[in-house]
Amino acid sequence: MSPTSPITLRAGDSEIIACRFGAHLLSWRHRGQEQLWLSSNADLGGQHPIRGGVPLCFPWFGGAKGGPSHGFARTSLWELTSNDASSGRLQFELSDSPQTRALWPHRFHARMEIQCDTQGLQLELTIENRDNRPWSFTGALHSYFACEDVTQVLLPELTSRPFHDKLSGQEAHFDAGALPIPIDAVVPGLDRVQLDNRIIRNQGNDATVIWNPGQQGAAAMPDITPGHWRHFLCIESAVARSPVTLAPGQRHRLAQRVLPASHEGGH
Ligand SMILES: O=P(O)(O)OC[C@H]1O[C@@H](O)[C@H](O)[C@@H](O)[C@@H]1O
Repeated sequence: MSPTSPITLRAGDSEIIACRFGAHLLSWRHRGQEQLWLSSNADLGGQHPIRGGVPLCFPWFGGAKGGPSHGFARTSLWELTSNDASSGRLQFELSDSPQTRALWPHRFHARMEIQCDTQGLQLELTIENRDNRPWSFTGALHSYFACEDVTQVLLPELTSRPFHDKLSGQEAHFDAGALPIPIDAVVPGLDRVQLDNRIIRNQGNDATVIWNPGQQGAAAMPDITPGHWRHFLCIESAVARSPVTLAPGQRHRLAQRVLPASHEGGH
């Protein structure tokens, strides 16, 4: 079995496909319709990050001097510890190893739970400090959501909201109307966003990161097929503003729930 061999689970009207490399969710079909975007040019060789689906960023979000972008969780081989069709749940676990300690000198345990049911999708990344002194981390559930044309996407919750614009390095505010593309926005808080007919709820995050590289940015990324940048928007449940510090034995849970709008019940 290769690190990226697909693990498929069906529950109710959902189907998920994941792999042990990165505990990466590659596909989520709800009522027959794909909800995530996976690049047709994604590198599935089990060595490099996979473009699309839901990469996990840990123990840091973004770049780090001398370390891989977005940490090592997305390029580590996780253990599959539960695959339960009756509950629609996959669980993967990862602990520190000589390789991880060479990049980040701390003992940890991470558990990724991916659950689909008739209502939608639940993603939960639980990080535990297994060291004898405190340490800090940042991270994200870096979900790539499929959309028809990102230049036409409207996210009403963003109107007038402040954000940190990573592209300009400035603080800014969103206008009403279509998103500015390219976009690399760290939006404080924001625990609910509606994208088309999906409600995305984030928990345990200090920001929601919204990212699409646009035409020029995507042209520099060999794992994005020309023109395909239009078909996704990353909406990430992230610890991206201030690190979370965990005392020995302490845990933090970073989550994202995605529900078709009809399931949310009145919101
Ligand atoms: O190409 P990567 O390492 O997967 O990162 C993609 C993007 O991920 C986003 O979360 C970051 O905010 C961007 O700055 C980054 O470019």
